[in-house]
Amino acid sequence: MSTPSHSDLSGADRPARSAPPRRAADTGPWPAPIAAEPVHATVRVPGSKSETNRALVLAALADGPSTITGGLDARDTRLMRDGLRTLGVGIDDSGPSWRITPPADGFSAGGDIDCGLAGTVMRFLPPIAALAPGTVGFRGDAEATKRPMGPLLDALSDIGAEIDPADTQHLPFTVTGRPDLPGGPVLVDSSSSSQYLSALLLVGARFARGLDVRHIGPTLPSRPHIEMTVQMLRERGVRIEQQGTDRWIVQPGPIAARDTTIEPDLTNAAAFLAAAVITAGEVRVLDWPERTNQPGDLAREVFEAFGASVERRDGALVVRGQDRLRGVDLDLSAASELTPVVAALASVARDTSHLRGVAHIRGHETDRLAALETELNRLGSHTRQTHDGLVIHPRVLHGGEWRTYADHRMAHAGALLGLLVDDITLDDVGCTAKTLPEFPMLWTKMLDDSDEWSERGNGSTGGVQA
Ligand SMILES: O=C(O)C1=C[C@@H](OP(=O)(O)O)[C@@H](O)[C@H](O)C1
Ligand SMILES: C=C(OP(=O)(O)O)C(=O)O
Repeated sequence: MSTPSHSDLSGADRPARSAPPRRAADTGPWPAPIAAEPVHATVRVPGSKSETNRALVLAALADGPSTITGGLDARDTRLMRDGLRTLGVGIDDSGPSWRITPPADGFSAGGDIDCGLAGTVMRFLPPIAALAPGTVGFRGDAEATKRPMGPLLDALSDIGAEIDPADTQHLPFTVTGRPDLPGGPVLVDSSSSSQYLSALLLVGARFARGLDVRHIGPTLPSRPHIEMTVQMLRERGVRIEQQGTDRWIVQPGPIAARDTTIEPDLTNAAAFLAAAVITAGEVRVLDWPERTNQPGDLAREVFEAFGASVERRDGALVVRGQDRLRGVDLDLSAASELTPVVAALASVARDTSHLRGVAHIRGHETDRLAALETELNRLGSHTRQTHDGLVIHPRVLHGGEWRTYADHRMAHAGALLGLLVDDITLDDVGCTAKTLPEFPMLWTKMLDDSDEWSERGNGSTGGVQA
């Protein structure tokens, strides 16, 4: 079998390079701009979704008001702010820093919370609703009603909250709670999402007996996100002990109010860095943290596996792509958010890639394994799902429609392929508003900056070279 390489896609086998479209529409069909040259740009991305939503929840549960600076303003974090307001939390987000005031007399019942398609909202807010004196409704987008909720709802019901319908596995549902729930020992199978564990740990200190949570499933994805939860709790004075790999004991007590600044979102940043990997260019993302629990930081190792070079320079992360991408064999369980972007890179590598450890992403914004298999194959790839990942045999890709399935990271993957393959159109770029409403603008600006860099005489003249 002959395996096409990066050069096959960017050189002789490719159709003539067309002028890059520069439409910055932020909703509806979006012709992905092609990269006429290797991409050279500097990018700054907004705050982390995962940190912003944890910071909001912890501020709402805290013993006094606090401020969040650099919080992400996107659909997922707006839904979180609105959901917390429904529960009685005061949030002033009119300025660049947000002021969060926990309710003086406990959380309010009686409201209805729209979770959109946000995993963090649909998982982190029900345990808070369990502390409200009455019933709170939860609903979401059509796609959200397929995302798994059962293990978290079972755990809440085991500690005394009432869930209706009682045996539901999905949105919509109601939670009927009471402010004096005792908490105590609880088992949860978090193999379909680490967010159930994070959700319980975030609120655990507010139960009369705290919470002793044991994960009982066969696998546990996204461990860096659990570490992020634990670290943010400790920074607020919560005593939390991890025993072995799968048990966390949260002591009851106050959660201290703490002003906090949010790191840039490294998973969103990875899509821009991948533009350097796929075009053999150089992209720098500013303000890359020295130490972080964001799994997006693992993109550094992922890009090196493809053959790119990665270095820190003056507080930025700089990724320089090489001419021919190597195929990779990667367990992405810790950083499964990266899978769509990694799959896009793998589909233009010089040999076969195996992505493993991500069975649970069938329950993300869409079934990401099915969506990637379908959309890559529609462009001519030979990709197949396995029980927990993808096997991607590179082929010469052709243009066509790239369906996003309301999934922001599918949009990032399609945009990335569009840098190399003529005439890829995303069916709806609006889904990027979930965590990065500026995505079309930032992507276009990255290419405009890159063009300027070339015009200043820095670039090669031969297009994206392999
Ligand atoms: O806790 C969080 O902030 C997240 C945990 C992960 O969820 P899963 O464990 O369901 O993958 C991740 O994929 C998601 O984007 C954000
Ligand atoms: C899985 C993701 O999101 P959510 O927080 O909705 O689970 C994601 O952003 O890749």
